[in-house]
Amino acid sequence: MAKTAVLGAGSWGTAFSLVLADAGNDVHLWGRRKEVCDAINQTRENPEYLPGILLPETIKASHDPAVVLADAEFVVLAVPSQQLRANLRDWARHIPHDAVVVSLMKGVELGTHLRMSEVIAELTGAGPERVAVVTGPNLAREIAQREPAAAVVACVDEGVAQRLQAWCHTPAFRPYTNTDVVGCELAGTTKNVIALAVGVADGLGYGDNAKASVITRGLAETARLGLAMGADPMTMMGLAGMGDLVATCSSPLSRNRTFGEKLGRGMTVDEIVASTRQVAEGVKSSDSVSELARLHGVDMPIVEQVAALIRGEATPKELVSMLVSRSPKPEIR
Ligand SMILES: NC(=O)c1ccc[n+]([C@@H]2O[C@H](COP(=O)([O-])OP(=O)(O)OC[C@H]3O[C@@H](n4cnc5c(N)ncnc54)[C@H](O)[C@@H]3O)[C@@H](O)[C@H]2O)c1
Ligand SMILES: O=P(O)(O)OC[C@H](O)CO
Repeated sequence: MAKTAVLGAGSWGTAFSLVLADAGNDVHLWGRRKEVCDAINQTRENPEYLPGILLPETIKASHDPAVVLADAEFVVLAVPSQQLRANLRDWARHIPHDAVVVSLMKGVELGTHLRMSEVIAELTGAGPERVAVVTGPNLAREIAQREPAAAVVACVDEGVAQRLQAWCHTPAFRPYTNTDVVGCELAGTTKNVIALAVGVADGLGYGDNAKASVITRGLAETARLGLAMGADPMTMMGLAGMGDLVATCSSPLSRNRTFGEKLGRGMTVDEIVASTRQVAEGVKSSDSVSELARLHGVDMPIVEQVAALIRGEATPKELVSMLVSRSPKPEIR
């Protein structure tokens, strides 16, 4: 049984802990709030983030990062992307020097434009062979209900990716390996922004043609950014790209799609943020990804328009008309 530390007891940290427990790991889950940890240990349930899901006995929760991280072979990070740096400043000294650090997060840091694996490398000093990413079409509640799903475990070192594949493979959760960490992270981050746009279309009452058009052109934007940053275009066609984009943009469970739908119905960003405790990463990533695109000279009109909407510089209807009335272009370029 490999000791695995999971830091972040929100929806995905908790659901992925269940996957890891099912795969035979000894899981130590860090939660920010003691009461959430106590509830998990005493009732086997995370009532706030995954109510109604019975968690295996092999998951032990604690709000002490030193206890959770001691002797961990694998360290999994699952906090909101913009909070990673501040937390890692505290956690890094407790991470064992040979542990593989796995990011579950889908975001690009505001200000630095760093991907989560880059933030991890900077703050822990871990080389690329010790930093990995798990991503794909993995809505937490479905995974926690042990519904079948596939995912990608990405590490530049194929051998490490294979170790991780065995570490999280269960009868319901099928991980594939990939060495394209850049592509996997960019795809996972950008799909949240595209899901906001699809949600806006939903909220405005548009039908499936509009949504399919945003999803497809969103994938084209993601692929252009990926290519400019050295990603493998095939990653965009796989689980981390198309797979996650389709799941997120079509699911009522997606926080990002739902956030966009509320915007489309006329709620403000502040009202929506105040209505939930859960993170919709695309809200902040719309800015960091559009800045990243500008730095790399890549045209990402959907991402830019979503960023303008979030900043309050456009209305949902203006977002749609700005996109449709752009100058005509060839589809492939
Ligand atoms: N939920 C999903 O279905 C899912 C699936 C795949 C990837 N992800 C990604 O996983 C990451 C975590 O998402 P989630 O769904 O678990 O989010 P969540 O909102 O459900 O939970 C976030 C967790 O982080 C904690 N947190 C909030 N602010 C914090 C801070 N300042 N310091 C430390 N902890 C803090 C919260 O208490 C909570 O435990 C995100 O990047 C998300 O995109 C989520
Ligand atoms: O609920 P969302 O929108 O954060 O999406 C969750 C996952 O990233 C889907 O794979």
